[in-house]
Amino acid sequence: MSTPVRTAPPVSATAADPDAAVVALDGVGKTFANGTAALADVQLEVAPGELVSFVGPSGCGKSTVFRLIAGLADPTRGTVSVMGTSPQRARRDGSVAYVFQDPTLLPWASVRDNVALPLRLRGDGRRERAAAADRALELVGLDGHERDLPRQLSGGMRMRVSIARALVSRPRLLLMDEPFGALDEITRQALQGELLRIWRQADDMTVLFVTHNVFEAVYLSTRIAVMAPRPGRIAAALTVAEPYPREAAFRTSPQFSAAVAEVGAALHASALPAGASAPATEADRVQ
Ligand SMILES: Nc1ncnc2c1ncn2[C@@H]1O[C@H](COP(=O)(O)OP(=O)(O)OP(=O)(O)O)[C@@H](O)[C@H]1O
Repeated sequence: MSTPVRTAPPVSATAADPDAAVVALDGVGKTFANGTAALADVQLEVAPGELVSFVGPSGCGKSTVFRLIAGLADPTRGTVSVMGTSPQRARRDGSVAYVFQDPTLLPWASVRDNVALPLRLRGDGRRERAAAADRALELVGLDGHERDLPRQLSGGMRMRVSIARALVSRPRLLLMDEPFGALDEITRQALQGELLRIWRQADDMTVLFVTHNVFEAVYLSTRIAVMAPRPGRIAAALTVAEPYPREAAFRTSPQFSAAVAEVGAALHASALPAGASAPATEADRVQ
């Protein structure tokens, strides 16, 4: 049986046309004022419609990469472009949306008003906002809860509201920073399935997803960027070849286990000091 994960060429080489990349990082470094080198020489090109996960140990720079792409910080070296323009401009155009681990909902506002907030901030009319919010809520399976307050919802439902709020402006790029990290396993798996359904329905929406969970990365992604620390960099880029739709049965398949093992090995190798070789794998020993 062929392994479902294959090591891709350098991430920068995978997008067919660099000008068409949704996200392009070229030689990006980020050193903070206190001297911490958070990122060094990061190359990344993401094509429209990809779902790319970033995995790596704490402190390897995953959130810093996202902050640069979101235009919330500037690189100290190299260039970051989002849909052919600066991250700040893409953000102002409303082409980029975010979902974080904490849903950060307004506690006094209804579910509908929370979801409609980005449209309100950009000045859309009341009726238009309500209609778009209700469509987004339907997409995440929360129709019927439009008038609820956040405190009346479970953690998983609050996360659905946060996703609906991100989708309401129909972004072309969705940045998700450990969105399901605080949820129980059952809810987490349900939301992973929902995310794939929404992503496949949305026309060419690109998703970048940070997670500590290798199982989650394999289940969701077209590609997985394995990051290494000190300084943060992309140590490996793996393509998950399993076609979509990915049924729940994929999670218990030999292909899934093989993919998880391969990402685990890449994570392990990336944690070794430069020049050191990884210990032999089980597969190496039996050959
Ligand atoms: N504003 C800052 N000033 C100084 N150092 C920072 C700042 N923000 C992040 N860092 C450092 O940069 C490195 C990368 O941090 P970052 O938060 O991007 O890592 P991460 O991979 O997202 O970690 P985690 O998985 O724990 O969220 C870390 O060493 C962190 O301490």
